Amino acid sequence: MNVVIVGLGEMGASLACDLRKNPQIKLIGVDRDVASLAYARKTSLVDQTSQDLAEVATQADLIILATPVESIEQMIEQLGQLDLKTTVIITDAGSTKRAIMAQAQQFLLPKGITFIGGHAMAGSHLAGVQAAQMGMYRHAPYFLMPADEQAASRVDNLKVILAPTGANFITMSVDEHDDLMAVVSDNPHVIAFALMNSSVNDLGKSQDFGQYVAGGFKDMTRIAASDPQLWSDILLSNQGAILNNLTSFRQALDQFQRAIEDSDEETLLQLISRAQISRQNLLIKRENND
Ligand SMILES: NC(=O)c1ccc[n+]([C@@H]2O[C@H](COP(=O)([O-])OP(=O)(O)OC[C@H]3O[C@@H](n4cnc5c(N)ncnc54)[C@H](O)[C@@H]3O)[C@@H](O)[C@H]2O)c1
Ligand SMILES: O=C(O)C(=O)C[C@]1(C(=O)O)C=C[C@H](O)C=C1
Repeated sequence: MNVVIVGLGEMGASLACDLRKNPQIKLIGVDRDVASLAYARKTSLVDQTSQDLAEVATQADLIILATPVESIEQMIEQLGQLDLKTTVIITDAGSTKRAIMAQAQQFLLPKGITFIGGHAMAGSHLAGVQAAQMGMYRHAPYFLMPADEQAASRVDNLKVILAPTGANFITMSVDEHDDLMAVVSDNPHVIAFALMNSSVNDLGKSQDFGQYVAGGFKDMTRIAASDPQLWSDILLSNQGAILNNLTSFRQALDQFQRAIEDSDEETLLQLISRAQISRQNLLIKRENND
């Protein structure tokens, strides 16, 4: 079986590490970055590399698009114009799904090509092939969103191929997924970026005040070190849901501002207790979640 992974960055290369466990898979890595391809060859992460998706896509049984969201959208259009195997499954790693599924609807479904949107709640603020880790997907919620009935009938085939990841596969509607991501992933990043910027505005360079921070600031801002292009793509592909949740976040922030301004201890205790209990319950529900 020929599996083409486009984007040998943190997510794509980590997937390659796991799929390597299946000797029946020939892994073909595609990336625009020559150094990443050279690294992948040197470490035997993949069997073959190419800078050109069109050159290798026609031999693929499975194509995994693991580049930033906007380039996934562009590649779906490109793939719709190629003479792919009729049995090919195309999936992706994009963090948001509405725009990607719309592209699949427009460019792949009319040609009878199977598209199953994918998104794993794994990864980190790091980027690039050297951030790859075997086992990164283990126990992670991994959303699979078939684009139509035909794709739905092949979700189990995809699960079998992706089984070496040890991920916890879940199906969910695209709208539900993106609305959820706005709250649990996208806005936490927006807030971390904003917190980092406001801290620098107030304190000056982070190189200078970094020596005084401890766990609180580190925990809150780790994800502010994430890749700008990757996150700009994600945020602009989920605008409506992100803006809705930002409004509700601003209201929650205002409650704190008012209680602090008014020296209102009772309200502060209520607000913090509610958050504390919710955070403790979050720990109970998710294994290995710190
Ligand atoms: N990092 C995370 O925590 C995380 C988690 C889940 C999903 N995702 C999603 O997975 C995808 C990949 O993220 P990542 O963290 O692996 O990013 P990354 O920056 O580590 O890797 C992206 C790779 O894609 C390559 N690339 C970019 N544009 C390309 C193009 N047009 N053609 C060919 N190669 C191209 C880059 O050279 C790089 O090697 C994104 O869609 C992201 O939203 C990321
Ligand atoms: O742990 C991190 O650094 C992450 O940002 C991982 C994270 C997230 O939890 O928001 C980032 C993007 C997603 O698509 C999935 C996971």
